[in-house]
Amino acid sequence: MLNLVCVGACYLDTILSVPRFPEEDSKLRATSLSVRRGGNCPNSLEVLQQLLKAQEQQSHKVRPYLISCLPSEEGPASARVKDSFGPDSPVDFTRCIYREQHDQPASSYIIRSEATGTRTLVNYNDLPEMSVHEFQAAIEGLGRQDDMWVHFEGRIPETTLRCIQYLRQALPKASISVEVEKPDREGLQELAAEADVVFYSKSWAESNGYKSAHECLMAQSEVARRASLLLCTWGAEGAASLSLPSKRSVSCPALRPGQTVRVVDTVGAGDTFIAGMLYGLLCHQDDWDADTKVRFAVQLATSKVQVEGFGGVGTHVMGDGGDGPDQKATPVS
Ligand SMILES: Nc1ncnc2c1ncn2[C@@H]1O[C@H](COP(=O)(O)OP(=O)(O)OP(=O)(O)O)[C@@H](O)[C@H]1O
Ligand SMILES: OC[C@H]1O[C@](O)(CO)[C@@H](O)[C@@H]1O
Repeated sequence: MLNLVCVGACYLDTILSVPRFPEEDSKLRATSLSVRRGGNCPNSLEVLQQLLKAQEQQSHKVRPYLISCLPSEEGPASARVKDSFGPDSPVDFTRCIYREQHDQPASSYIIRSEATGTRTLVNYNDLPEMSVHEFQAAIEGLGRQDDMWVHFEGRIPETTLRCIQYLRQALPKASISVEVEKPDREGLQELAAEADVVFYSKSWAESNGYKSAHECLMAQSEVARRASLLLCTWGAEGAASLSLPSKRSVSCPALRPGQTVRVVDTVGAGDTFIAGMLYGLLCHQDDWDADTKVRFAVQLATSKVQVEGFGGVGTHVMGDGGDGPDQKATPVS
């Protein structure tokens, strides 16, 4: 059994679809409004649970856990988070951290432009963040007998760094992945330096001056010195990976040549990519090479942007037997 522990925030997403992104101080009528549970790790876990269910017979069993700060345990907001995963979810929420003085979840207000497919987010989160101590208590007993993979959203870098240092010392066999996502968050590279697998976002890469996913990964390989795999998504252009120390690089387009898709909802596309990669890394460790894992994750994320929310995303991609993706990944020299 392998325990996959995902550490990150939960949000309530209020998503307004608009024909085009509004001008400042203007009025614009939205074409639709939807409210759903969000958050990077919860989104990834929602997709991952579909993949795990589709592969229930697999020999390599994965038990997924969410560690997230939530409002009061008995309140409706926390119940809504759990309910959003469905009645037979394999995700274990018993390690979540409850803030009893709070009854509201963290919130994101998102403007989704139909003209460009972009999603612009404004967040509000007044739930006190997880401390290192709380993290240590939350993972108590998890990595002793079973293998463990811990994925961090990389929220408060100082705290996350100390959590990683604790894991390295207390559970040296645990694998650690980290997301380097928010452009304005200082200290993320220090996390990358300690992780085994690093996920970079396009917005972080661009804000650091990189012009492509490949350029970002090549430069970051000098920083992420412990890592065996670096990944960077690049919106409609797909994603790239860099295996280390071999420096084998692969680029996988989101679409086949000539293929067009109707982009409906890009909120959580990156989280879906991470779900696909974690699935490949955990469940197809030996029978999929790095190229196949990246292709699968890109295919999964590209199918996600064509539907509202995450319902059926994993099942759709696994529908033909789940024996891997059909897109080509190109080695980059
Ligand atoms: N316009 C698009 N057309 C096709 N596929 C897309 C498009 N946008 C995103 N994708 C798919 O989603 C993956 C991740 O996209 P992107 O880099 O935009 O994520 P992100 O901005 O980090 O998402 P989020 O932060 O909302 O989770 C891409 O690698 C690609 O497979
Ligand atoms: O930053 C948090 C926000 O990002 C998302 O997880 C999408 O990646 C949203 O669901 C959430 O509101």
